[in-house]
Amino acid sequence: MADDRTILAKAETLIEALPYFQRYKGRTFVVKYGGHAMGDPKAAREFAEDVVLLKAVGINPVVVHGGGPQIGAMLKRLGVESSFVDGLRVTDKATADIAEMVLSGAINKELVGWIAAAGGKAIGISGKDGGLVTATKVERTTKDPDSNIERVVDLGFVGEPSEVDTTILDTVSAAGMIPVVAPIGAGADGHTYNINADTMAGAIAAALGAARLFLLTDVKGVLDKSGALLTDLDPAAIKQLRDDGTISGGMIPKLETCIHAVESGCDAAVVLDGRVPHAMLLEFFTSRGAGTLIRKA
Ligand SMILES: Nc1ncnc2c1ncn2[C@@H]1O[C@H](COP(=O)(O)OP(=O)(O)O)[C@@H](O)[C@H]1O
Ligand SMILES: CC(=O)N[C@@H](CCC(=O)OP(=O)(O)O)C(=O)O
Repeated sequence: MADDRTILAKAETLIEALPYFQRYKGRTFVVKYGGHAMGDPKAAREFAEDVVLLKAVGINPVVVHGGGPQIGAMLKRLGVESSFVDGLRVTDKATADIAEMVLSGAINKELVGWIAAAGGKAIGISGKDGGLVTATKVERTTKDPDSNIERVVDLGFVGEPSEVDTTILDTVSAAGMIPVVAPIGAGADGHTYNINADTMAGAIAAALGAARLFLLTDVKGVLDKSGALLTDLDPAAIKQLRDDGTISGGMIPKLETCIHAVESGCDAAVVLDGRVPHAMLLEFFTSRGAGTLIRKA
């Protein structure tokens, strides 16, 4: 009986979703799967099923993954200290090597495996492959809280995408496969750069003119100071949240990414809880929206 109800619920969801499938056929969804959201194997399986379902109905999913907590755990095991500035990991050469190993090696291939287990075909790459992303060193300044003086902070090999060549993504998608991208890029200077996964996903979503950028994380969405979900935001509202300290840590690059994406060619971005079963499908294909939707004003 419980099974019958589950099947019925799934059928009802699919019927509700049909017009959306038709409207977005042939469009691209960029899905960023965060390291925090990856913790639960059941949610990971369901995430892979959702990605395969999108592909099956004619939408082109492009997965960009994170792995911050997993890099942190490996650095700890190897006795390498790590620190963050505005949600970005300060990355010396040893840290860049370890980040590449964890992201392009372990996590990327694990995701490819989940998608295969869900019946899809995925190709795991990083920003280095096919010249997908050329990275430029990130420049950051911080204000000393006592003196109010701005000073430059050297984040080492932290990069941001300065050029995105989507040829490899178009080729993989056209061949019926799902690209899975690790947030590592090569600089024109020949160095390997560690790129925040949200930033990477946003740059790719903008370059592809994606219909949606989904950022799957471990919170319901963007929360206000009382912990309530903010369902709709635009760039001006986000600036206000940053200025008044409502958002901090990893949420800062996440929302900077959303602003960049929606101002540079992506229709809309959504921050949502990747631990909720089938969060992405529920958000997009049913009237029961979840998470925070970010659009251009
Ligand atoms: N206003 C806010 N609303 C929701 N989360 C916030 C907010 N400000 C800071 N955060 C933090 O941002 C985190 C999500 O960013 P991050 O840790 O980088 O996730 P991920 O690894 O999924 O990219 C949340 O777990 C939360 O601790
Ligand atoms: C420069 C920088 O901070 N890079 C990130 C890359 C991984 C990432 O962004 O993972 P999540 O999405 O899981 O946080 C890092 O080293 O943690």
